[in-house]
Amino acid sequence: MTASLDQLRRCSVAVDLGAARTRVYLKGTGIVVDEPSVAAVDCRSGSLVAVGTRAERMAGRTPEHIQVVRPVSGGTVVDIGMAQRMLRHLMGDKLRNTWRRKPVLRAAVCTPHGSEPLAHRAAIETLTGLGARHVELVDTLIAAAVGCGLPVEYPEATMIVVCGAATTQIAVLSLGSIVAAETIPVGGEAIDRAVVHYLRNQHALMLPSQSVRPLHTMLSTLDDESSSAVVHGMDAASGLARSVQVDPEGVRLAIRPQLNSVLDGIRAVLRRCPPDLVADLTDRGIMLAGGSALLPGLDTMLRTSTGVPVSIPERPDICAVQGLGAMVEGKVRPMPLEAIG
Ligand SMILES: Nc1ncnc2c1ncn2[C@@H]1O[C@H](COP(=O)(O)OP(=O)(O)OP(=O)(O)O)[C@@H](O)[C@H]1O
Repeated sequence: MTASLDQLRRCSVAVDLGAARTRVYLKGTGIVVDEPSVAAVDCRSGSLVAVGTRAERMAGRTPEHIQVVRPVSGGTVVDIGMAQRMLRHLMGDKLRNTWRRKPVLRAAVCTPHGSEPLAHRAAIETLTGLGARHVELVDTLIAAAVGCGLPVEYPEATMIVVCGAATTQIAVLSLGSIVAAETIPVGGEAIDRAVVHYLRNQHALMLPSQSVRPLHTMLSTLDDESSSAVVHGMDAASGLARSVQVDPEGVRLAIRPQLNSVLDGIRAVLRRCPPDLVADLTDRGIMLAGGSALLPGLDTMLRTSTGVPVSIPERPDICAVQGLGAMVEGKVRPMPLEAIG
């Protein structure tokens, strides 16, 4: 499914439409959009009220006639019209200027590994609706591996785990191709939901969704296992504001099933690889990409459970669009596999 490097070099825009965030790379400029994949719509008139960060801040705080929607779900565009309107607003003048300079606009788009042809069609239609004449699809796993600086074109194994919002995609690559891969329907959203459920069940506390990430960060700074953190939320019964002492170990146990699913996915991919490639990974280890790679403790847990080194790049969240950007800029050299006989 991944387009050739020649086709990608002719693209001037690279887009990663994620379940949580939308990122756009313009050739010769760099990343010009990195915003939540969210739009707020006035249901009475059908007009857009806000997109990106502004729309995300409105979630859970809108009057009845304003609806906050997510046109991308699990890395797949589920509402093409809304995705086009959101992208048009997020890109603003940058889209108009690119289109003016390039009458035959070519775009490259990341698609989740193993996604259905219908999902590919939706990504292509979203971009063609914005004026792209050609749309090239690139497997997210390959884009992210390139964006992390992994030497994917060499005849040795590299393992990439892209921990997104809706899914975690895992692959072993060698010679520029995917040798074995797995996509599991567990990402940052499922981990956040597990924390919200834990607080509701254990403490009868309703936690605003935006408070989950600060909670992870706060709990990760507690070095003493017996210490606890104060969390503010709404009492599930009375509806009044309330604060509770949360045991970090309880939260860690609550998200353990989700982290174990990621671990099972890694083991399943390794089982499908030839022994030579698995041996390569003993030194090279696993590269974690995607926003959820920043979840405190995930790298340590994977290192301990697999026994191989685990690395996280400086900006794991933007690896896929950076990799796609490197491809459209022509910075990725193919390994020449020429016939010698
Ligand atoms: N510092 C952090 N700590 C923990 N989780 C984080 C952090 N930063 C981002 N995340 C999580 O990362 C997820 C978003 O990651 P990313 O931007 O890679 O998603 P996406 O590409 O939109 O998703 P998908 O690949 O599933 O379509 C969210 O669930 C968010 O909660």
